[in-house]
Order: sequence, then C-alpha cells, then structure tokens
Amino acid sequence: MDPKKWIDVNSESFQYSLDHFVIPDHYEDALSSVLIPHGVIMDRVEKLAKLIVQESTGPLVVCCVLKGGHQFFADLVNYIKKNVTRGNKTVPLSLEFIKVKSYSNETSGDVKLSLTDEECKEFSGKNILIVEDIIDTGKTMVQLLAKLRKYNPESVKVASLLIKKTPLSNGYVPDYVGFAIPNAFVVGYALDYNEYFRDLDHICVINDHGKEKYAIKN
Ligand SMILES: O=P(O)(O)OC[C@H]1O[C@H](OP(=O)(O)OP(=O)(O)O)[C@H](O)[C@@H]1O
Ligand code: HPA
Repeated sequence: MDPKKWIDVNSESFQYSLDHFVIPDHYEDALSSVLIPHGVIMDRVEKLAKLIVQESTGPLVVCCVLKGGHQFFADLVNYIKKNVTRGNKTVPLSLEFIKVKSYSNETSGDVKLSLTDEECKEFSGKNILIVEDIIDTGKTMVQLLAKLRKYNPESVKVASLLIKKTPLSNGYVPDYVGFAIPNAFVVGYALDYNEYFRDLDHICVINDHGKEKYAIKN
C-alpha cells in the first residue's frame, strides 16, 4: 500500500490523555496515553474491508495470525461480510488460523511458527489474505511469507492494522495498512505485553511502570 494512504499517527498530535477515555482500572497505572481510540480503529477497519473487497478477484482464504491479530481479524471479517452483502460484489470467504510467537517483554527472539505441512497444503492454489496486528521489525511476516510461498498459493496479500516506524524495520511493507505508529511499544485491541492488555479496547502506549510490573524476569 502506498504510504500516502496510511494514517500517519505521530506522537505530537495523537497522544490522548487517559482521562478522556474509559480505561479498565487494572491498567490505569501501566499506560502513558491513548494512541488510537477504539472508535477510530473501527472506522479505519471498515475502510480497509471496503478496499479489500474492491480489489479482490475471487474467493479469499482469510488467515488470522494469532494471538495478536484476532481482534482485527474478527472486525475485518465482519466488515468484509457487510460489504459483500451490500450487493457490491460477491467474495466468498474461508477462515484459517496460524499461531506465531517471538516476543518476550518488548524484544523479539526466534520466530516460532506453529504451522504443519498439512495446514500449509491447504493454501495451495488459493488467494490468501493474511491478517496481522502489527509489523514491527518485519521479521515475523517475512518468515511467514517465505514458508507459505513454498506451498504455491495463487496469491498472498497482507493486511496489518499497524506498521511501526522503527529503525529496526527490515523494510517489509504490507498490502493494506491501517495506521503507521511511532516507535513505542503499544498494547490493546489484542496487542499484548507478556499476555497482558489484550482485554483493553483502545491502542495505548505502555509506560515504564507497566513494563516493569508485567515484565517476565529470567
Ligand atoms: O514485526 P515483528 O517485529 O516480527 O513483530 C510483529 C509480531 O509480533 C507480535 O507477535 P508476538 O510474538 O508478540 O505473538 P502474539 O501475536 O501472540 O502476541 C505481533 O502479533 C506480530 O506477529
Ligand atoms: O509494539 C508492540 N506491541 C505489542 N506487540 C508487539 N509485537 C511487536 N511489536 C509490538
């Protein structure tokens, strides 16, 4: 996707005070600001769904990258279904789930793909749409795509809700992007820090106290 079409979230204009939104009490002390309110996320997901329907050429296998991608996936699929039933176009969907894990605290280690040969064979000859919550370094997506392409899908596109503007990026850019975000660790809308914060609706920036409170200590 052409970067001109992303919403560029910058730290100066987009850091809303926590006081302006409803934040679960158990997370108040661990967050510094709301970066993207839930309502804005939903409006953007609706637009991405519309673009995906407009640009798709046949049945789609929509593939959720667990765990962080599950909320974006659920909302995106709902909006795609609404677009389809509005009569603009028929895009039959089937749904697949892949589990990938690499992060502990705020750093990534080896990318662990839980994907068997049997599961990969399902993708052969199909149009795949991979749905991910965030492209940070890009390492996870580059490895996942390399594995899927070995099984000769007809096409593979990637929708990521977020892309992080980080010097650690490997340069990978998805086909559909919701928001480009500053180089900060974000949580909420299913994005986690050591499995916490997935139950927070807004996308927020975690603070130093939160990183310490929920850290995995080796
Ligand atoms: O671009 P990268 O630097 O590779 O980071 C992006 C990946 O990191 C997160 O997954 P994580 O390992 O935290 O697993 P999770 O989805 O279960 O939270 C996220 O969901 C992406 O898959
Ligand atoms: O900023 C992030 N937040 C949550 N999970 C992530 N995985 C990579 N980057 C992030």
